[in-house]
Amino acid sequence: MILEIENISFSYTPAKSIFKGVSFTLSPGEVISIVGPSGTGKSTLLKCIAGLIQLESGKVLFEGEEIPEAKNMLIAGHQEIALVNQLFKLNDYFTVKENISNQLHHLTIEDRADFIKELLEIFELEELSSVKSKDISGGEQQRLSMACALAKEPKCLLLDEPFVHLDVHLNKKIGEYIRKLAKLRNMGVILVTHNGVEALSWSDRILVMRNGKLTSKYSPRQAYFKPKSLFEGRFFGELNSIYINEKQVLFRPMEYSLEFSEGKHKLEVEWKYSNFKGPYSANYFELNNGKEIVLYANQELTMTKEIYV
Ligand SMILES: Nc1ncnc2c1ncn2[C@@H]1O[C@H](COP(=O)(O)OP(=O)(O)OP(=O)(O)O)[C@@H](O)[C@H]1O
Repeated sequence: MILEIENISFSYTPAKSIFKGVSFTLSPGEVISIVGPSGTGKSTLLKCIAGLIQLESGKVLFEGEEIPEAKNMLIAGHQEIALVNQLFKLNDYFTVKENISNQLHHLTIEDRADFIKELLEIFELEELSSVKSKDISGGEQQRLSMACALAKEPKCLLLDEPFVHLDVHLNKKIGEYIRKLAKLRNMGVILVTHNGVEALSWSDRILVMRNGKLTSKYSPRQAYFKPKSLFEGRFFGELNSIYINEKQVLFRPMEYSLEFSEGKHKLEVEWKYSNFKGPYSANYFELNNGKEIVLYANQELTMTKEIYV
């Protein structure tokens, strides 16, 4: 295992616990996402795992060895664990390229040049390579921070909301690159995000955090199709909730049929409006009880009066 997180708890002040009894493991090459609402303690959890702040109780083991307590370290943190968050320290007066090359002392001169070129290309920073890092935008600094963290070739990479400033194209390119590097180098990655849809694309496993506790551990497919609750399921995309025989039934907007089929339940619906989403239309309907549901189709379902789920 790269990481074994055993029953860890943390609070900034004695009066308020931030998280309690958190346990999970991270394998070499694995990408885990931690998803949850704002303020639930995800960023704090990453800082604890990186050894930057002092745990209240529990242990974090890196390759079987306990990470030294932050309070006993002159410089807190672990050499092999890189954390990229809003506070990532770039060197303001060095250029973009120098910031990356400063992380590459473990490589030969030739390998350094190749790796710098690759990182500048992947993170689309080539044209800024000679610009001082203080003179680039917030989003560009975020990309540079990720490039610097990858340049270090850590065994464990912790990313706090890495895709916030990225457009769809960069999101895909960087997400794929990080996944590829994780598998290639056996690097473990933990990604914190409030956007569950990103987590579905890039993770091997997804952990849901709520009120300072890990409430669920899912595969991406389970998180999408078999969420334990409406609350958790909605992180991963639109989700319908209806009651059939007083039992709650959750279903995704494509899990329905327009024709009768054995064992399915008929719902009478009234079309309200449709939103064009590019590859599909999201059709919003009202049920007899006034509740709204959404159904995806490759057209507007304006004439639809009944569906089967
Ligand atoms: N340095 C600090 N001192 C005291 N409380 C803090 C400190 N940093 C964060 N908190 C509090 O700890 C709680 C968890 O914060 P944290 O940033 O870990 O949550 P989060 O799940 O990452 O939120 P978000 O998704 O909004 O970034 C919040 O209530 C926050 O206000």
